Amino acid sequence: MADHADPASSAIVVEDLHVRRVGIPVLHGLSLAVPRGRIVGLLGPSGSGKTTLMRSIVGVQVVDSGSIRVLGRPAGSRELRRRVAYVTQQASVYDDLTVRQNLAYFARILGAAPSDVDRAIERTELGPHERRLAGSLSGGQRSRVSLAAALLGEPEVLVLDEPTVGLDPVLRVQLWTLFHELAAAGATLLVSSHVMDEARRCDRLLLMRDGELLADDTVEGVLAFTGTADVEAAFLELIARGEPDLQPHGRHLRHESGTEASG
Ligand SMILES: Nc1ncnc2c1ncn2[C@@H]1O[C@H](COP(=O)(O)OP(=O)(O)OP(=O)(O)O)[C@@H](O)[C@H]1O
Repeated sequence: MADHADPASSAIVVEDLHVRRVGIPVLHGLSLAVPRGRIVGLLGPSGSGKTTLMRSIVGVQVVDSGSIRVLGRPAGSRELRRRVAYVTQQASVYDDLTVRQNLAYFARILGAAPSDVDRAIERTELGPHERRLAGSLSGGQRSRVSLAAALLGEPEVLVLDEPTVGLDPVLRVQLWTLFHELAAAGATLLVSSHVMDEARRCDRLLLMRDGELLADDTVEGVLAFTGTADVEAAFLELIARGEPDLQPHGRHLRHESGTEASG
């Protein structure tokens, strides 16, 4: 196993994960590691299994077999509840409460300091909207409220499912800046996207297709391995090479190089 799969340096370690949904295999023996204090992009087309993997990591998905450890504990463990935050694609907010009331409510449940609410509003640029009912917000604004709620209590691991969908380019850049600030402060972020050009903003990439990993590497490593200039081309090249689909009965071929993200 690669060095970065060492639990001491990895926030998330997944080994040979198999998951079925309504009886149909969705994840086929995934193994990967997410280094601590880094931003790892989980990229792949719609239906490739990104959400299923994230659900497994936060412990809300029934899995068939395999092991998932988060911060050294089995995924879904009680003691991880406050240390791991998950933001789903559907914003989880109360429409009949204002932005601030939503956050104050979640802060109380979490036992987070009231000052966390102010900081979360500031970090997600929700100040101008804090007195509006969540039900009156746009989709992008609502998902930022969900993200703000996830920041309460300063979780060590953030699992974010397509957090930039529906955001204008300015807000998108601001969010990525925030993600980098969080990582610089020691948080680990697993961020899914089906927009390949967001890959450049990540420290490492997990490229997924049809429930398999095509690559687990740095952006530079993926481009060097495939001899391509951008991640979309790299993705197509990996598919054209037939990895990992041409490995009969074997585990997937993960391409790994570069150790700078080993933590
Ligand atoms: N609630 C569900 N019940 C049954 N099958 C599901 C369910 N949710 C997802 N699936 C199936 O599991 C597979 C993986 O879906 P998943 O949502 O994990 O992919 P994804 O990469 O996150 O896609 P997207 O980018 O569209 O969110 C798909 O074939 C999908 O049809």
